[in-house]
Amino acid sequence: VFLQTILIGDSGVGKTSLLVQFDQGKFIPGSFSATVGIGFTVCIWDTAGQERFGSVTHAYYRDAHALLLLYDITSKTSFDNIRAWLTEIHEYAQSNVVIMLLGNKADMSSDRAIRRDEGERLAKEYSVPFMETSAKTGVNVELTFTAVAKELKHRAVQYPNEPKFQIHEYIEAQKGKSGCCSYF
Ligand SMILES: Nc1nc2c(ncn2[C@@H]2O[C@H](COP(=O)(O)OP(=O)(O)OP(=O)(O)O)[C@@H](O)[C@H]2O)c(=O)[nH]1
Repeated sequence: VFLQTILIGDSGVGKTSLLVQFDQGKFIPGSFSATVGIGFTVCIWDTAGQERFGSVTHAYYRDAHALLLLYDITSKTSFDNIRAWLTEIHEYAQSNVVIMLLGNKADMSSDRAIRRDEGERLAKEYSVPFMETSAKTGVNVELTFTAVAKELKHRAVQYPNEPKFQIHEYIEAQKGKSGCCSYF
């Protein structure tokens, strides 16, 4: 089963950096060439699985199974634009798409423009999980991708009697364990 996850958000919020941090475990400073939405594929192989390939469409994220929606905690504009991104998502993406809101650059607390609770409130309004991340320090990066992968796997392959995976609960439990929030 191939599951497509796409990172979206304004230019410069750190989409590429976050993916590089997850993929290579390091931060490569400096801008990458402009990317509108960048995707990666989570491949889940399971004999009980069902392949779910969507048809190719013009909207690049129409076939996405998960969307990581990023803003930059030091940029009010990038935060304000989240609503517009969400409107577009609800218009074009699959209705059952897994969405996660990420406030990136959490390491830049001295330049913070958006409080953590503002991010939380927006996420609640749209009923999506929320996390502050840093592509630089790596805080919550692995947790983000793991939570999405688990949710996608759960949706694609569900065994009888398996309890429903709850992405919100998973994130809250893991946050508590890792001491993730000492940055905030
Ligand atoms: N301090 C800090 N800087 C970051 C972080 N994430 C990204 N950056 C920096 O922010 C700038 C933009 O990062 P990119 O990863 O290119 O952002 P993007 O969203 O892919 O940008 P576009 O491709 O233009 O859409 C670069 O200078 C990064 O080094 C972070 O978590 N902390």
